[in-house]
Amino acid sequence: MKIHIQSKTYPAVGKAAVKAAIADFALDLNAGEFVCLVGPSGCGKTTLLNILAGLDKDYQGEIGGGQPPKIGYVFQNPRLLPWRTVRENIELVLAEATPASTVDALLDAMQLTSVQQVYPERLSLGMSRRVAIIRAFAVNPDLLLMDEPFVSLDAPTARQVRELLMQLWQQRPHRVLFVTHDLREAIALADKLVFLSASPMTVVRTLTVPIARNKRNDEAAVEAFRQQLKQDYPDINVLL
Ligand SMILES: Nc1ncnc2c1ncn2[C@@H]1O[C@H](COP(=O)(O)OP(=O)(O)OP(=O)(O)O)[C@@H](O)[C@H]1O
Repeated sequence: MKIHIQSKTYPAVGKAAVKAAIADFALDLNAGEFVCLVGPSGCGKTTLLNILAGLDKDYQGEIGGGQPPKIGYVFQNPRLLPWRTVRENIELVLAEATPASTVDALLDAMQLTSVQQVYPERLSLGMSRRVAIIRAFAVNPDLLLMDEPFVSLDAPTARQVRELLMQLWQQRPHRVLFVTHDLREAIALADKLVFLSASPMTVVRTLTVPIARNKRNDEAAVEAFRQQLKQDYPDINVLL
């Protein structure tokens, strides 16, 4: 899937001037490819994801070339409806004819079967994030967008959610665009890393992660590649 956003500006409002948010973003995303976007705070990642999700249509560029892609979106905030149970929150995005077994399998994969009748207020943040991940996978998307889905989780919970996500993704390898500020996390998850400039956003560099997927839990290999990147590309420290 070819994505090329040539420009995105926010219009002037009151005393605020026109704001250029994206100067140029181009990426070719292969089927089943997991790409991490790494860039400084405020560089325009959420703006980009909102365009890709079809939530913002005021831009110059092209996405996919044909029909708009079907999108799954995991927001930073899980955005669950508080008056619906876990299961109902997932079922909301599905066609009525979808067999119950589809939801059963996803709940099982994310270890949430036992809380499927619970309301969101009773869930921990890690559980809510797992529900949001299920909801995004459930639509069988052409492109799965994830905006820092592990932010503000404690380290063991983040690790657990990350491992469950990767198990699920390996069963259902959708194209993923995953935003993170954490280079170690990006290396551990991605096939490809895309480094972004400060606002207005451009692609600074695209790199392939040269570590086999089944070895990706090897923290020594991930750390060694992180150190190598920082040595080879000193500007990475500025970009994070
Ligand atoms: N509605 C808006 N109007 C004007 N400027 C905006 C608007 N939304 C975002 N911006 C600006 O566009 C730039 C990109 O914002 P965006 O939220 O996409 O960045 P981000 O990389 O997602 O940030 P963060 O990493 O902090 O989540 C920022 O300078 C921001 O202030």
